[in-house]
Amino acid sequence: SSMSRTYPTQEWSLHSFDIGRPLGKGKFGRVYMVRTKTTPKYILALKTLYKSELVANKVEKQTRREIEIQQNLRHPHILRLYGFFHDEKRIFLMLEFAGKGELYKQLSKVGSFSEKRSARYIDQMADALIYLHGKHVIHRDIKPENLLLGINGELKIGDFGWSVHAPGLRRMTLCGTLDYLPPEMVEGKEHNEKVDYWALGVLTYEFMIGAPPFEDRGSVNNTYRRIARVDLKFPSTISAEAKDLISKLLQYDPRQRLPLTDVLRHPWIVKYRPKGNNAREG
Ligand SMILES: CC(C)NC(=O)[C@H]1CCC[C@H]1Nc1nc(Nc2ccc(C(=O)N(C)C3CCN(C)CC3)cc2)ncc1C(F)(F)F
Repeated sequence: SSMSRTYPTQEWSLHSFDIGRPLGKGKFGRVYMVRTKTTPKYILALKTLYKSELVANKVEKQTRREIEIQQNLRHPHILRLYGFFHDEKRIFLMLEFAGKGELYKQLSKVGSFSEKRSARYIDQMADALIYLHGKHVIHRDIKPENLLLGINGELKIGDFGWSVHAPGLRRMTLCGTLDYLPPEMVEGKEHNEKVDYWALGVLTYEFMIGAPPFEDRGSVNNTYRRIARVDLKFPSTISAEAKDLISKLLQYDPRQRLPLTDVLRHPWIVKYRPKGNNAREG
């Protein structure tokens, strides 16, 4: 509805910032580290989106929704969107700066994460997803490329380009990797927040093994088939507890997938949770 249109935060413009180093390329434009000219000075990430690119890719509506959703979220493991503004050619998103950068680059650098590091990230992801689902937002695009790391190495969900208010029926043809799609989306069925449970299982697997479970680099169709069949194999190096959690998330039937609150209580997660993070233990 027009009332829900997102309005730019009045007071900001490019002149409000000292532009720092480029942080890399986003989907529709570059991202810069910037500092506000106000005192106190804030360090932010300024993500530029070229309007022409958004139109060419038919993602204006999706982008508006992404801004609307991310602006209303406040959670330690969700990247904050402080505001936005635009000029004739570009939209500028004023985003939280993630001090340790892109998680997928660390993953590809080291190949795979230890079980301890993986469990701590999944603990944080489950916490963020419980918060998101509590607001009836489905993320729908959980994967390493969409995750950033804060200055203390904490995980931050950095992109909401595919998120919707539940339940969703995807109209857009999917682009990018299929590896994280659950069977119900592969089969074009209606889906709900349980698609994020499935993706959390795929993410856990990829953190520890270094590749997603149903990947077939040679054939998209075979990846579809392996997803629809839940053709899941584990290398012997994976602990029984990790296999147990992943198997309980990668269930064909969305209703069978382990609820996120049970993920937080799973032995594999509790075992690696930093001491003092267990309120229940007092
Ligand atoms: C989730 C989304 C899909 N991803 C993105 O948007 C990407 C697209 C480009 C950058 C990133 N976006 C962001 N990145 C940061 N922090 C950051 C990034 C990179 C480095 C880094 O390692 N270098 C500069 C290195 C330093 C060393 N040299 C050698 C290579 C680059 C250090 C800190 N904070 C907020 C954002 C955000 F999201 F707000 F824009």
